[in-house]
Amino acid sequence: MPNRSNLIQASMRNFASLFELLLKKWLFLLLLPVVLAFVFSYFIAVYLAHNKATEIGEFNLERLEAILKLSDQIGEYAMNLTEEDCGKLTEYMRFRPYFRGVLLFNDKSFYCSSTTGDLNLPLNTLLPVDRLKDGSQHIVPETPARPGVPAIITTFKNEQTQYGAVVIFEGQYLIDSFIQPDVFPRAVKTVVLGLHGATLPAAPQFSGNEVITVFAGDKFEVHQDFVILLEISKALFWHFYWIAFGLLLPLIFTLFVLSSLLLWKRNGRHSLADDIKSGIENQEFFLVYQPVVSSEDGKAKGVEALVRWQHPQMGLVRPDLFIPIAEESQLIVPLTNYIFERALADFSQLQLTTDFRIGFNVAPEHFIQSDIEAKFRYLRDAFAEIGVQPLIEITERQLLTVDMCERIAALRELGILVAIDDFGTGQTTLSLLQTFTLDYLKIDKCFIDTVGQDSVTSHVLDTIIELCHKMNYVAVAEGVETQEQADYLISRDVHFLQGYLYAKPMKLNELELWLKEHN
Ligand SMILES: Nc1nc2c(ncn2[C@@H]2O[C@@H]3COP(=O)(O)O[C@H]4[C@@H](O)[C@H](n5cnc6c(=O)[nH]c(N)nc65)O[C@@H]4COP(=O)(O)O[C@H]3[C@H]2O)c(=O)[nH]1
Repeated sequence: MPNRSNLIQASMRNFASLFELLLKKWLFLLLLPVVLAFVFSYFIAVYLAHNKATEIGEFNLERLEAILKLSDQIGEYAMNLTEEDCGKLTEYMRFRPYFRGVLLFNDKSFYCSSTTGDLNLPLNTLLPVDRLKDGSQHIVPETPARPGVPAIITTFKNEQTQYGAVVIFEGQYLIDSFIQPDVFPRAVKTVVLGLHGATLPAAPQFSGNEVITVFAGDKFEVHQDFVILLEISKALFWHFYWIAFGLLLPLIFTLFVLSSLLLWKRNGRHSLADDIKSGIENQEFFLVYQPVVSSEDGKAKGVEALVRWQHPQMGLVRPDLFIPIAEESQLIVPLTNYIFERALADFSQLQLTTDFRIGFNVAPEHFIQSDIEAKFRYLRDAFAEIGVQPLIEITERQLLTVDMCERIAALRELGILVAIDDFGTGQTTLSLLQTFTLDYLKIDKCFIDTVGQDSVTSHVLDTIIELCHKMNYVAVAEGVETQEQADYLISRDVHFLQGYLYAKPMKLNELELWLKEHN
């Protein structure tokens, strides 16, 4: 009969099941904002890093344009000098910081340098002669003043007299000023300036990060052919990534919670009980069957039907999680009725040996239904037609009232077999056995586990088996996992054995194969 400790245990079990199920149900809702924040942050960080690098590229192209415009003034001055004015050029170039110097040339050679004075260098020293055109700009790998150091040169030339000047701009200065080593996070790892296929530095070295290209194009008046390649630093990407993530996660999370609350409000409280109800309607529940073998010949004489729930969002849900909720929300009766029909449909497809038994776990609520006898009469006959005898398993932990015990006794009169499940784990055992007679006694796995152990509880198993024999119950051992357990139970005349040693619960098609192989 019910007592306080039973009630406390039952409610704790129900609470644990509800908590685990709710966690499973809402976990994906909690995970989704995190996943979305990760994905969106990536795209935002890529966009911002590109933008920042483009901004830097354009800024430096503008600077380049501004500096190169100065070379126009220098060229103009140099074009007005005669061959005798070389000394004046040196003086003029003394305070031009970005410029390496100016070379003057005639139709034969370079004859004057602003850094070294008079000289005589062949005209193709910097470039092939035909590229020394008025207004042309080039990147050259080195100049006579600084061998091995690249520069940008602008040519001024009078095409009639063939006199001209080459203004040399210090290219390395520009590249060094691009990188901004003191700025954190360093936005750009490598910068390369390109013009007509030549680059500065001459052999650029990238470290495998993303490289973007910024063209001077139409944005610049004069120097439209310049292009800048910028290798975006990883630090910049991650800088933007974590900022975006930090802002997005709470935002998406809040939106999720708000929209979930709105939906919840609009659709009414969609509880797990509603899920079970719609699960029955949508046939999301199915059965697996675990063989129960005879200790005499090792053949399966029946199966236990165990329900499974393929939930559309939560996936496969264990029965010990949803059965307590179904019991609490008055859904266990429709669920069990569905299980009976499902088993009937399943087994009508099989060819079985006579007297095959199917055990169903039946909750006490079933036994207060007014039409219970009619229902079981129908089940008895329907199963008899396919050569199966139904057996109801009532767990000893559940609380049975006197009324229920009377109903169960009436069912036995109809020929329905009755088993006490998980025997030994509840506290009503002996009084229950006195109250009504039954057919089977299923010894709980926790006692089977004591076989081979020298513990106090190992003697309890022997006592339960003895009790079965004395009261003429058929004894069934649950959860047999080892041969040692099986040998022990067989030696003590336990009639039936069930457990992973023989077979795990399986779907109908697997059971059919198993039976063909083992029976
Ligand atoms: N570790 C181990 N476990 C073994 C072994 N052999 C069998 N089992 C498991 O032990 C449980 C036996 O069922 P139960 O005692 O009726 O205990 C059942 C029963 O109380 C309830 N349940 C399952 N199906 C139904 C159903 O259709 N209706 C109702 N009312 N309850 C059900 O859920 C409980 C758990 O069911 P399952 O998860 O299917 O777990 C099953 C089965 O898979 C073994 O050798 N080792």
